[in-house]
Amino acid sequence: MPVAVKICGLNRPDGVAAAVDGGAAYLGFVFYPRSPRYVTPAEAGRLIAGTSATPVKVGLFVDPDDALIAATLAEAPLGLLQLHGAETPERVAAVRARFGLPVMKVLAIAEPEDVAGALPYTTVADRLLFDAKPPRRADALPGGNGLPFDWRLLAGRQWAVPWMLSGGLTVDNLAAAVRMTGADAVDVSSGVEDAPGVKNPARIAAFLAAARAL
Ligand SMILES: O=C(O)c1ccccc1NCC(=O)[C@H](O)[C@H](O)COP(=O)(O)O
Repeated sequence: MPVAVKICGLNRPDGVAAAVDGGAAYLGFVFYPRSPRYVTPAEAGRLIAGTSATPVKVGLFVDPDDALIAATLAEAPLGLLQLHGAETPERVAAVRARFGLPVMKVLAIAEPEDVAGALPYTTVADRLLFDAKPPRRADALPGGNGLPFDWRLLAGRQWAVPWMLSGGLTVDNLAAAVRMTGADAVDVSSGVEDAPGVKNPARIAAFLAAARAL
């Protein structure tokens, strides 16, 4: 089964090149200043400018206001907006209507109730992304923590919109995660890094090769 891959948190040309050359379907850029993967809109614009049109360029935002999204889009031509905060279904619908771009809403998963919480978003988001719930530390990031969740929570579930799996994926657990959840799209960040914010092009290439071999 072909599995589309999003490489998230790209912040250097060599990482972008490895993602594009390896056939990533989505390139993710983090517009959340607290993140070690943060890029400015101008930096993202420069990274995107060197790429082919094929991979979808994804902008990751955490509870953004309209001004931040507008300022980002003015410099970085994004094809998908990833909302990784506590955005309500109403806010997702509003962002989608205001910017005329598809929206992917992230759901933080730890318990069955978290999976059920995705349902209201299936009528307003173009895509869902299931990620691990972040650790309960005051300084924890909302995502990009390299933590998997219990994939059995998604097993056998059908969704009215496309979705991606993320959270602690690596070249070693990718096949098991896809087998258990039935995901046809996955998102990885920490698993292709040497340290938070430091992408390793060889690890990006290896992950994409493993996805092609599924
Ligand atoms: O990457 C970040 O620093 C980040 C900051 C704030 C919100 C989300 C963030 N990342 C999200 C992702 O990279 C992925 O969508 C997902 O969480 C997978 O990350 P990982 O477990 O590191 O592979």
